[in-house]
Amino acid sequence: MPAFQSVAVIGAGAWGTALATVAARAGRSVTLWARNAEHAARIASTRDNPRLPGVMLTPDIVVTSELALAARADMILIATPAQHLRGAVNALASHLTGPVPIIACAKGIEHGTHKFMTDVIAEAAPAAQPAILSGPSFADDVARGLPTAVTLAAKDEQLASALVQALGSPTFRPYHSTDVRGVEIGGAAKNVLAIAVGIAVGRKLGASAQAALTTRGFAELARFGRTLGARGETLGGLSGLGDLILTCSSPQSRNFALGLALGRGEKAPAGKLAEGESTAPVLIELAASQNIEMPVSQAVAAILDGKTTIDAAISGLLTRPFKAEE
Ligand SMILES: NC(=O)C1=CN([C@@H]2O[C@H](COP(=O)(O)OP(=O)(O)OC[C@H]3O[C@@H](n4cnc5c(N)ncnc54)[C@H](O)[C@@H]3O)[C@@H](O)[C@H]2O)C=CC1
Ligand SMILES: O=C(CO)COP(=O)(O)O
Repeated sequence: MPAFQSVAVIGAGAWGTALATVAARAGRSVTLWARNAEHAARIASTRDNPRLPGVMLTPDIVVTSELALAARADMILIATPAQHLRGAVNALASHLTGPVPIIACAKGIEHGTHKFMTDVIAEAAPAAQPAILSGPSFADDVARGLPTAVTLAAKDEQLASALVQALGSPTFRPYHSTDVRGVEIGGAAKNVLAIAVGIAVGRKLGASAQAALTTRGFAELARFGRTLGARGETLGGLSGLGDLILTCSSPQSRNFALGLALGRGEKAPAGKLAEGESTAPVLIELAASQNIEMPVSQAVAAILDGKTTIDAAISGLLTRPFKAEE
């Protein structure tokens, strides 16, 4: 029996629901926690979550709104939006009885504090062991059992490896890492860049521009990551380049879809979480504080904030001085 037999997933949105199916498929006892009691009761009885329609939860997955029940698990995955991660871990902390691994599955940076997800966990639950899971993985694909690979990082390599053993299956392949910062940077930054690429596609700038913007986006993601201590292989791995490629090329991505709508001059899709919208201002504040040039992310933040028009932003990027490629 692996070290982590029971798994709790906090947050019953699309990603939390998909991760619950992953853990069940890997043979774990799974509890999916929804903060809304009615929502929990409805999913528990229908086995279907409207946030991930068409995916039936197997009968062995316990769906609850009782936090104390979820807190008893051997490992806990937090799948709330990034800006709600602190609130969720704060609520959980008083129920924890030991140094349980808490794995952040959200992609973002906290507003105001500029903290990455594992730092928020370390502050909100000091006794816990923070980890991060990120990589190219649409909830729908994962829940349907389509093949997916992600990175799971914790400071302690043995812990990261044991968590991977507990969650992995033939269709969900986590790779372990100790580069926690690198993994969380990739997941947060790629959402902002996906909005940029969506805008370019929506504006019909062509496939060449899409490839160029994705690549220059990666250049600034990597510049940011290197300055903050991330390893090159992480930035070029699943949580960096891998997730960037996925989200910058598919309308299935909510961030890409947001950009696409903006580029076409349409309204943003209603009721869809696009984390890049929240991450953009924090990312550029952090970059500015470290003197890191991130022109694409800056353009996205300025467009979202109404400080510039899409056409002015595109023109601004295209008329930057020519320079060496780095
Ligand atoms: N949907 C996807 O394909 C993937 C999503 N993610 C990340 O997972 C995070 C969540 O995204 P989704 O599940 O897609 O969003 P979603 O909008 O489907 O669901 C978010 C869920 O979080 C719940 N929630 C909000 N605040 C909460 C709190 N304080 N405590 C407990 N639950 C709370 C909401 O009620 C909702 O059920 C985001 O950071 C996203 O970037 C990561 C990989 C894939
Ligand atoms: O993070 C994701 C895929 O790896 C999901 O992307 P969106 O949040 O843009 O839908």
